[in-house]
Amino acid sequence: MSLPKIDPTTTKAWPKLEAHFKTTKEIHLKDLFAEDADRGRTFSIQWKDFLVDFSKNRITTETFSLLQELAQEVGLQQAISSYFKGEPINETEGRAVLHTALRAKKTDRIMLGGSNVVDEVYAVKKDIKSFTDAIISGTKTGFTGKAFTDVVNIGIGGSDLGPAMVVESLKFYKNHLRTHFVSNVDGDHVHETLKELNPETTLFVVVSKTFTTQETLSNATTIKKWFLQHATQQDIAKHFAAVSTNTEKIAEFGISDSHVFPMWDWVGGRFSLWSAVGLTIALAIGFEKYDQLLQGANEMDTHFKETDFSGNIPVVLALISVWYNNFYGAETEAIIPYTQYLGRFSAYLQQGIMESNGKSVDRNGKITPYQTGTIIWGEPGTNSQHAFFQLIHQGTKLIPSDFIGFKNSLHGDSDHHNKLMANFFAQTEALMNGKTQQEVIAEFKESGKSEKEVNALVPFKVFEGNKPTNTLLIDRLTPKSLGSLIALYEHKIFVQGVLWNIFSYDQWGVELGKQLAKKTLSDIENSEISKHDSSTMRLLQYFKK
Ligand SMILES: O=P(O)(O)OC[C@H]1O[C@](O)(CO)[C@@H](O)[C@@H]1O
Repeated sequence: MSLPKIDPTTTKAWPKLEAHFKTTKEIHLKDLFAEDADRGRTFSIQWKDFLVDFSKNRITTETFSLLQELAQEVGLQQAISSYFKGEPINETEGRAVLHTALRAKKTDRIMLGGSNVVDEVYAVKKDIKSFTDAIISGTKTGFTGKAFTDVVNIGIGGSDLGPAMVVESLKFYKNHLRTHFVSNVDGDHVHETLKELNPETTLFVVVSKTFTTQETLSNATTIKKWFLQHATQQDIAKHFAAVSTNTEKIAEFGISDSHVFPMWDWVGGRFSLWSAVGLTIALAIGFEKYDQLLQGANEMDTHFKETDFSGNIPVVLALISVWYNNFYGAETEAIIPYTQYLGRFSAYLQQGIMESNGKSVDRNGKITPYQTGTIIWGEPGTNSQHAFFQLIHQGTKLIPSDFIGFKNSLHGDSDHHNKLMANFFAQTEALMNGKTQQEVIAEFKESGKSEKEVNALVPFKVFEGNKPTNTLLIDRLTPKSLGSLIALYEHKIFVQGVLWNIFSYDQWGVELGKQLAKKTLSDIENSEISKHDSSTMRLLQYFKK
């Protein structure tokens, strides 16, 4: 069965939401809190070591129930079941979307084409374990018999962002292996990285689902050439590993069979860190902790699959996001983690969210008459407070934001952690409450300013407030809680795709640029330049001169 194909604007809930929006759009969050003394509890979900508070949103109980009605009407329940069963919901590519199978329990059965994919997943996991154990312990060595000290992940997009984000996020749990990520086709990236490496003790992991991606193959080839300046062709077998669905191309590159880790076409690139694409993660933190990451994701999968919409974290966050995107006209969402470890989290989510839901054609092949994918951005707090928060507080744009914080730090320095978390709580409160004219005047009067001075400054010091936020307060940053957090956003992406009636698992938009780059490369490398518009032509001629 495929996904339902229901235009959300044709549901009964949609016009009700539109009417409801007209009557409630001026409501201030402060008033909503004044009306319900227990609002913080009413609109929050406690699940395992997560407390998700969504009370600081411009929603009433009626908004919340209408949004859930919308989810029912577009067939979300059926869609969730199709997703987990491995039905070919990636219709434009004729594939299942089964990253959830990668973190399934060993005893689970998920049948695809007559075989249980969980068995295949566990067979590869076994290979990942023995390979990573041998590299970490030093039993597997480089061509001069020395233990490995460095690992370089060569990949781009989903073959880079997921592993890079997780390795950075779990830096606290890292072992002695130094990890590097080479992704950009810009030679600066690979050549700068090579400067730091010793060929005798470096392992290269080439990650590419298709094994045809220009960036990855160029970087892998440059690295191979560099390696061969120090070693022989035979030594490649010891120093290179590959992760791909394209075993033929891997063989052409010269990587030994015992260092090849397969993945499957039912795993999308941006959802692939749970597969062998996460090899560098397993190398960096060890297989056991890598497996805990998968367990955390599996727990979130169960929560998502089995919980009613009203208490279902990914569903609730997706519905709230649709409320702002489609009714308030908010275009962007900020993700603000209050830990430096999650410094790459929003960059990772940019691919997950924007490559998945950046679509303007619905599942019936028609242009969507409504907005879809949100623009995602963000940086860790408190740095972001001193960078772009001004615009969130007092700018003209509505920017719903997710604040992600941890009850316990990993460093144990309570002075730092208390200060950090004080900012974390204070910001969402300030964004919600703002500061009224009366409050500003009272403050000025207390500081002894003259009436003239006060009148001149008051407008600039007033904060409207009413800025929506979600707060995700998690016990501690561990491999497991990170796994749950990532899976939460993966499912939010899925729910939004269902609500918007779009296909979230293809990425045709990226292909055009890739094709044109090939043609343009031949224009650069050959004497003749093919046909272009006058701007591109002039730029190419100028570049070649
Ligand atoms: O793993 P591959 O096949 O090299 O692809 C890399 C990335 O390129 C894309 O196809 C497009 O950016 C992503 O979806 C994917 O993660």
